[in-house]
Amino acid sequence: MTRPFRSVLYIPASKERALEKAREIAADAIIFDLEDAVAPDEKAQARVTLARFLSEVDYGPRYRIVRINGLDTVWGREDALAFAAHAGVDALLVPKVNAPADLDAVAALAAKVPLWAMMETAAGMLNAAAIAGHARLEGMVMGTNDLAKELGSRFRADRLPMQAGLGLCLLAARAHGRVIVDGVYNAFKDEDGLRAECAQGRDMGFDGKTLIHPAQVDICNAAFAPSEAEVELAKRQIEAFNAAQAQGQGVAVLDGRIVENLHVVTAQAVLAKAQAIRAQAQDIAAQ
Ligand SMILES: CC(C)(COP(=O)(O)OP(=O)(O)OC[C@H]1O[C@@H](n2cnc3c(N)ncnc32)[C@H](O)[C@@H]1OP(=O)(O)O)[C@@H](O)C(=O)NCCC(=O)NCCSC(=O)C[C@H](O)C(=O)O
Ligand SMILES: [Mg+2]
Repeated sequence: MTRPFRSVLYIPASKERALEKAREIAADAIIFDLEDAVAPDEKAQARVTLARFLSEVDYGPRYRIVRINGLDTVWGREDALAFAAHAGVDALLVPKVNAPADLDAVAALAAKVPLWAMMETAAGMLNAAAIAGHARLEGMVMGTNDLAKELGSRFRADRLPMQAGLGLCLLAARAHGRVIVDGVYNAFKDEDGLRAECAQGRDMGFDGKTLIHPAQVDICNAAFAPSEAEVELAKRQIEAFNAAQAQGQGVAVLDGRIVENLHVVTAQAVLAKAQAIRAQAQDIAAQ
């Protein structure tokens, strides 16, 4: 997908003020959460509230994802049926996906809407390639809190215990051309910590990061957008390569480094992402 997924903000479907506020927040996508952010005795009402907001509120260019409860809970089936064909929904997010069969079960209830998978269990990590290859899958979301819980790992600034799972899911998503976004940073008032974790996720290759608070959005958007220097370099690489080709050469040299056609593909992707981000910003400004 060429649309940006730099910032993907969770909003508990039970919080009306947050559902209203989302229209003012420059997140690229929203996960309207019926699962872990909603208390059991609020789940049924949250489903009704969310269906109303998604019918009545224009969330502009923000991609609208509904995280349903698992089909092994008393709420999951009704969640899937309520949002499967809702005009205000772009995708359904399935929690705790262990294997492609978990997506089959939701796909059987929701005929057309694209599916996303929460990658947050040990089994899910080991089956990441098969999950990413599911025909209905569009995107993957790392659930690093649940994953840490399952692994019994400690939270570390360098996320060393997470690296195997993050890497497996990234490989799987890229092998199948899926969107993939990183997990949340829980300390939502710690800007420096968030900046560092965004930089790590960006360096690894994630498209963006999931967030829990509006104050995290700007830092995340900046981290996952190509910088001005990256855009400038991409343009110069394309120019240098085109000039070399015009002279019958397959390789250019720019700033002491080689530029081959594979670098041109990356440079074109950088420019396409920058353009998609500009279009998203214009659409939000025009709202
Ligand atoms: C973390 C929070 C509980 C903090 O809430 P609060 O104390 O109300 O924050 P503020 O007072 O600073 O809020 C300021 C204003 O911003 C609005 N707000 C807050 N959070 C959101 C949000 N997520 N989206 C939209 N708007 C939001 C407040 O309404 C205030 O508005 P105003 O009245 O106009 O000033 C809270 O942020 C929160 O509940 N966050 C979401 C938590 C969540 O969704 N958790 C579940 C997802 S994480 C997860 O499960 C990941 C995965 O599965 C895994 O395993 O890792
Ligand atoms: Mg989770």
